[in-house]
Amino acid sequence: MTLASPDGTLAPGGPPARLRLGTRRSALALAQSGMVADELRARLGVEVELVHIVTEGDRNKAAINQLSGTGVFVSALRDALLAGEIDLAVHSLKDLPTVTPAGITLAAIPPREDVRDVLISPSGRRLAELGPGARIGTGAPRRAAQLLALGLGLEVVPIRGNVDTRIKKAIDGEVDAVVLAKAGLARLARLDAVTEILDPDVMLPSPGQGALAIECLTSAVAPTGVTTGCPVVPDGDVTGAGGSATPGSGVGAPLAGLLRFVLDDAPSSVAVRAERAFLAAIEAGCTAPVGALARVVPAAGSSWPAGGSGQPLRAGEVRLRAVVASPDGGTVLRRELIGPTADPEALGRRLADDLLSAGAHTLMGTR
Ligand SMILES: NCc1[nH]cc(CCC(=O)O)c1CC(=O)O
Repeated sequence: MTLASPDGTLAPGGPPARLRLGTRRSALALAQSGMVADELRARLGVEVELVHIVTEGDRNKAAINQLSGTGVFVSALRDALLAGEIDLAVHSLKDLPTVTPAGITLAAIPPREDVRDVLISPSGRRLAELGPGARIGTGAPRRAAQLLALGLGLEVVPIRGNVDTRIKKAIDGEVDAVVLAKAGLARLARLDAVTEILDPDVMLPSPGQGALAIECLTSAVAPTGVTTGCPVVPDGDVTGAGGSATPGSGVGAPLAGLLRFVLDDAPSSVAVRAERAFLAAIEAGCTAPVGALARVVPAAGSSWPAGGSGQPLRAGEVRLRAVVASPDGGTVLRRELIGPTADPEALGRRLADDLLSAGAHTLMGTR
């Protein structure tokens, strides 16, 4: 591998610094990966090659819920990382299991998209206007339970498929409306289809919704030349990669630290860490549908660093809301907590404990 010169151009004669980015090949995955690839090219002056990986979730459209639980969209990408076929993987964070396999690290969480769910109803009727017996398409137990809990007499119809397929089922009249994540529609430039944005007090999103996850091998080293022009990567980072890179030293920097430096957004990362810690702890105690949403509120007088600055957060607070429901929506438990940004995981675990003692442990689901 050859060195890039400080202006980002490549030294003559050698192969260009190159990163292989693994992605699912759905329209949404390609849109997301394309954004990450563009950012890496712009910030690091490297070539980024998109490697399409077919996951079990893509192969087996039937009954995603019945497949081995979470992770059906994720395992093949992780396998490709462990096999050395790709250097980094881009996932929708909400599809990522809470346990990261040995050898892989969650290197970065880029600036998050809108976290909310939306309703798409071709008749133009909002949720409250749809009326008893209206058929709402969703395959997510979390969405089903919260829809049923509204007491509007809505009927939930399990549907599957990618974003376009699900919109088409509403347009074709197979269902009256569908509920989807606004983030996916934004990334696919399909916001025109949205009828109503659902308030998180009505429809709490999935933990990690709207966020991307960038994974790489814990031990991976960036191709020589990739760090050129970048300031020192901070030590003791959340990636566990540790180490630091000296600008232009020619010594390979830990790839995880580098990805975090250029892609990670501190407020998004803190919020998602609270939600994922909540999810991990609640999953240990019950199998009912859950939603969780954290927001970071800066302390007065402090400002958040821009996305990708790699800086730790200054003083501020995290507000974490969560819902656990019975699958039929008959029982809905909602709680929230506020805590320091310094330890979002502790906040997530505390909220899970609160909900489990409030009765979540007695709720059973199919998730
Ligand atoms: N499970 C599928 C999935 N994974 C990520 C998104 C949307 C983008 C996001 O939430 O980040 C979707 C589709 C949806 O729920 O509407």
